[in-house]
Amino acid sequence: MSFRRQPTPPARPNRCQLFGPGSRPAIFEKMAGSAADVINLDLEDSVAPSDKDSARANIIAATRDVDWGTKTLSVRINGLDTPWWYRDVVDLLEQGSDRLDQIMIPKVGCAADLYAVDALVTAVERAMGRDSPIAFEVIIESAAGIAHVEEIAAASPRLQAMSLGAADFAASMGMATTGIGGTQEQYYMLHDGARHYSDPWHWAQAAIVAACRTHGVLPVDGPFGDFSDDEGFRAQARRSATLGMVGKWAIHPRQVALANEVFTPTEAAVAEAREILAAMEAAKARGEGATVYKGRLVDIASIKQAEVIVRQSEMIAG
Ligand SMILES: CC(C)(COP(=O)(O)OP(=O)(O)OC[C@H]1O[C@@H](n2cnc3c(N)ncnc32)[C@H](O)[C@@H]1OP(=O)(O)O)[C@@H](O)C(=O)NCCC(=O)NCCSC(=O)C[C@H](O)C(=O)O
Ligand SMILES: [Mg+2]
Repeated sequence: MSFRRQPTPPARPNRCQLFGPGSRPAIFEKMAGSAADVINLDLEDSVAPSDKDSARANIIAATRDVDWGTKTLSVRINGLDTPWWYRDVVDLLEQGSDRLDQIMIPKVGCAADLYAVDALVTAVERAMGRDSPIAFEVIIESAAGIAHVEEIAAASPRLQAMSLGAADFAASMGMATTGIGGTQEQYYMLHDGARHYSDPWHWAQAAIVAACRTHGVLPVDGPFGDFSDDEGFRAQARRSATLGMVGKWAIHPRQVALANEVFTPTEAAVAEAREILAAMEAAKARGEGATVYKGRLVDIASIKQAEVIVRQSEMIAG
């Protein structure tokens, strides 16, 4: 085991990130009134090129005029391969209010992408005398992004969260699908004539979780495109939560409650975790490092597992 302790990620609720296009200011108040922990106002792919300037102006005004409560307020800027991203950063930081918490950088491909944005953000923050540093979140949504995921997770002290962007990821990888997350009809094993569906997103999610956990970053699952399919969303979110992700995007308001439901530990799970902690306290008092709880082994590693659930529940409760 490394002598280095695993860093703790930022202690903020991140069960649901609700997206909305910056070109649709009529929904900003509805987003602010939602139960999402994080708001992502978008300047990137949900905004047409002809609307980029007006969307930026809408978002700048909304950082001042909308009451975002205690939510994390994040803006997705345009990709570094576009002519818009530097103006997004400069205008947001020069003209927006200090209520802006975070910038989301899409399609990152290497650590130097974060270095470039960090340099620009740092210069504008210094020029403006901004007190609280802007945080970053990134989207892994390309072959290069997943190939360099670990160096990206380590790239900037500003980095707080990392998401998988299933749509662009699938396109970049040349995957034969137009689905955004969820079960893919053609991805199955055949056994005795029966189809057993597998999860094509699993390996990328696991790589993201490992990189994030190594560097103290929150791993987040991205969009689930079919917003009429609640059970499909739940199934995808449950797999992500089981793998270690802390939350999921909502691309429609009906997905917010679903994400909050899955990523909030249930009362039963918290009660069981507390019972395991109590069982291990009693074992320790007897000088034992392992004991039996409900017919199964629990040991010192079980304490850490139980603490994940209890900490998550306490953090959400505030
Ligand atoms: C998907 C939508 C375009 C649907 O909008 P709409 O047709 O208005 O939906 P409804 O009529 O069902 O709306 C019902 C009510 O909810 C309000 N509404 C709609 N959207 C939002 C929202 N995002 N936040 C809050 N409220 C919202 C409507 O105004 C209706 O209200 P009322 O009339 O009072 O009942 C739309 O939801 C939308 O634009 N979603 C976000 C799209 C987006 O941001 N996409 C970018 C993220 S996904 C991505 O980029 C892919 C990723 O990068 C990858 O590569 O994987
Ligand atoms: Mg994308």
